[in-house]
Amino acid sequence: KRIKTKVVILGAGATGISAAKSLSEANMSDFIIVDAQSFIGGRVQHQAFGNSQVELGANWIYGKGDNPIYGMATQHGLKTTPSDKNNVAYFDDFGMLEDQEKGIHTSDEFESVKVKLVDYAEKRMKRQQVDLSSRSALSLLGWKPNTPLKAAVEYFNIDWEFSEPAEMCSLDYATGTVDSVTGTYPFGNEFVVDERGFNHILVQELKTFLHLNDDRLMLNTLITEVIYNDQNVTVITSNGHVIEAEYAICTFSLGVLQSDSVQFSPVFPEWKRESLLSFHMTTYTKIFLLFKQKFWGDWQHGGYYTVWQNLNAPGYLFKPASSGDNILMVTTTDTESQRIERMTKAQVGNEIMRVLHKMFPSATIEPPVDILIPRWHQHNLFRGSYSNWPIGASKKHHLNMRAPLGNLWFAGEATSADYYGFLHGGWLEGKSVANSILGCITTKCPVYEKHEIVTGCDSANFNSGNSNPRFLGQFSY
Ligand SMILES: Cc1cc2nc3c(=O)[nH]c(=O)nc-3n(C[C@H](O)[C@H](O)[C@H](O)COP(=O)(O)OP(=O)(O)OC[C@H]3O[C@@H](n4cnc5c(N)ncnc54)[C@H](O)[C@@H]3O)c2cc1C
Repeated sequence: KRIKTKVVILGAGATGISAAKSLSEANMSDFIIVDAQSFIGGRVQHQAFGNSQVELGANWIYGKGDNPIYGMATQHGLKTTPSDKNNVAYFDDFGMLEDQEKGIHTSDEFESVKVKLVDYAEKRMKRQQVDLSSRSALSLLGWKPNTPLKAAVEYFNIDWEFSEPAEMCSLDYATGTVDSVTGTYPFGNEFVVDERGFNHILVQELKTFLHLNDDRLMLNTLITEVIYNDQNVTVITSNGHVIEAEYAICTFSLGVLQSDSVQFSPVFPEWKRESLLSFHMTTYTKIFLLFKQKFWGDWQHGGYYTVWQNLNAPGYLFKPASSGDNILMVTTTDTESQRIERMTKAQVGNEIMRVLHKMFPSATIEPPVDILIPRWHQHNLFRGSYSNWPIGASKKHHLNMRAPLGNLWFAGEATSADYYGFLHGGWLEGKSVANSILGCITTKCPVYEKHEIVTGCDSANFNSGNSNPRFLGQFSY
């Protein structure tokens, strides 16, 4: 079927819904949203597990105040529970640490190093020094993860957030920006525990301008090819549709754009490919384990199955008393996640049982009755969980990733310099790109900065403020 429209939105995740909402608000209703999944939300998705629902992707709302996701959650009555990152129990190879104060002390030590990282990054940028890996910076500041406890605390603060180890993360654009003191959004993280799923808020937003059965929402539609030029964009789908649009907004994940899942014609120019390949699509895996018996205590959170969360902690499961579900969630990241994605559930279960026996040496632990392992890295619609800013990628690379190619525009969590990796980053980028296209339609297209050849170091642009976009825009953890 041949379909004509003004704007085609590729993807019905947070970015796509936000873009469509902004177009609608400007009375531009000539658009189509296309997604291969059968539901909207993209990486915001949930699944039944035991008698509960668990979030496979995004789960936390980071920061309150003007954070648009927090606003929508409040407006649509999303059920959340405050997430207290300080409520941690520390374990070593022999079970729970007898001296929990030792864990707290090490954690405090790392908190003060984090504050120093921010100062250090700022000073270095002012002096026009090159970016460093976070590992080099941490070592220069005197932090060495030379005990299992220190390694675990570092994992909790770096890998668990950025989904990559300190060796990979940029100082200037990743860890050096995580300022625990200031931030645009007031402090406070909420963990979503709504039976309708986190994507309920996106569905509700969509419903404000589109019926779920409207022809302009094409779900279950896999895009195989995108042909673009300076006048229009043609989108070809696997079920035989040809969508002809004046403009397209591509919201595919960075992982999808780095892979060959979708054919773009013409092939992206070298400066675009260099930018897309400079950033990292990481993998953050939440493994859910359902047990007949609860053998662990009342702790809330716990380089091998390092961070554990007790979903039976007060407020976490939707109906814990009646459901009888005993659920633990353990997170793995990066290469460990990729290794796990290559294993069977039974193999992962065996490894996890060995770790749990060490954590709870005196408990009788029956193997879990069910295990749920989302495989984000292998998933052809995502190819990972979210993006990270690695050492070696510059701000000019980031501008290039965001820049349009003819009438093909790009938006997503990865194109947000302020909030890459986060749901609100995608939401804000969707709005921003829709406004740019509205400019093209009504008056004049805004010009996006791009660099055909990326040279030098970003710090050379450091003027009175700082050139790090995340310094000023960072929310608090
Ligand atoms: C495990 C995990 C944990 C996370 N935790 C958090 C968190 O706690 N808090 C937070 O703020 N963020 C978190 N995130 C990140 C957050 O989920 C993303 O930043 C956000 O959902 C990205 O939205 P998006 O619209 O940019 O991309 P997506 O949600 O990926 O949307 C793109 C859409 O394009 C579609 N698509 C791709 N290829 C094709 C194709 N060929 N044809 C048709 N459709 C296609 C996909 O189906 C998808 O729906 C997490 C992500 C993951 C995976």
